[in-house]
Amino acid sequence: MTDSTDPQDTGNDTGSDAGSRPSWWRRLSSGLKRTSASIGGAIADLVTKRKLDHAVIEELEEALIRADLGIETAVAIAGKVGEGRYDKQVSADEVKAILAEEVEKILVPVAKPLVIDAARKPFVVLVVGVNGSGKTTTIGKLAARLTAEGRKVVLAAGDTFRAAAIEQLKIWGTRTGSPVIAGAQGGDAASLAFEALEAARTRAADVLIVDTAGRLQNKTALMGELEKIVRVMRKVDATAPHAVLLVLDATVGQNALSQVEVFSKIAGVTGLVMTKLDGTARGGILVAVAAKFGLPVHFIGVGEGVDDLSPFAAKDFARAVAGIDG
Ligand SMILES: Nc1nc2c(ncn2[C@@H]2O[C@H](COP(=O)(O)OP(=O)(O)OP(=O)(O)O)[C@@H](O)[C@H]2O)c(=O)[nH]1
Repeated sequence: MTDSTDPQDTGNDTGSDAGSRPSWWRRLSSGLKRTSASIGGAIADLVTKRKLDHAVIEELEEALIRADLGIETAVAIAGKVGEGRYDKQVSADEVKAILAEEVEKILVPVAKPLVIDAARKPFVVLVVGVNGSGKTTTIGKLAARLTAEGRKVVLAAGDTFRAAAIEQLKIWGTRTGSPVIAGAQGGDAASLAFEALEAARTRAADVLIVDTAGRLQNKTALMGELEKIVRVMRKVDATAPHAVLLVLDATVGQNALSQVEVFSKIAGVTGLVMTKLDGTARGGILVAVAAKFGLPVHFIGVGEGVDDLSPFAAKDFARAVAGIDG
């Protein structure tokens, strides 16, 4: 775990296209190594041995589907590779370049920074997602980034269901110098959120980040809890929350699609963060999510360290997925 944010990486560009910086690129490409190795390996195997034919295109499709890019996207990209190249020998680099280009086209419209509106004080960010998706860690990393940008951040331990979640948030609070408003385990998350918003106002905080529980097993209860949190916060600020971030764990693959569907319905998600892209060969799921929902992707998590929350940059991500260097 690193204790300081990379100065290279913490300008006033929260979520902006900050991708060309070398340190950022290194973290991204090494984080996505498992995904790119799986896709790149398949591409090399396919095209170095034979000329392009139907069978090669089909196998390429399968490799892309295995990396969770989604069937439609996989078929479209493999089709693009085939265009005008049948019966020709193509290089792995050529295929990777086409892959990167096509993936970038899908990602460009969703690569949007998280804009903190300074007119909202505090700007309230509600963070939702299933347990274990990386919510608390993401909140910590985000607090570090915002604090490094000179913003005053307050954290609310709204996941009152698990004592460990409250403790974990407190640790991030200490690490980032952000006050944490927390209650007892099992307490009412909505009243905690209310208190936190009042406290954040009193402290003249710029941003309040609210953690929530994510027990999808009981959708009705979860919906009730999230709705109550929003209703109660609106008593303090009728415009809150100003952003609702859904944290998705890339390692769950296709399951991420149903999580986006459910949370969009119950929580009015305004943007996504995809975590654990470093721990999976299925990083293509981000492309499938982008193609299906078109929701803004603000950040990606490529490790557990404080620096491992990267603003989402379409071109860099596409090149990293395709395994293109630099
Ligand atoms: N490798 C890797 N691990 C991550 C990333 N983000 C979070 N994690 C790890 O994933 C685990 C779960 O993260 P949490 O932040 O506790 O997830 P949560 O959604 O808050 O889970 P609950 O506290 O159970 O609600 C932790 O061990 C984190 O360190 C990431 O981008 N990469």
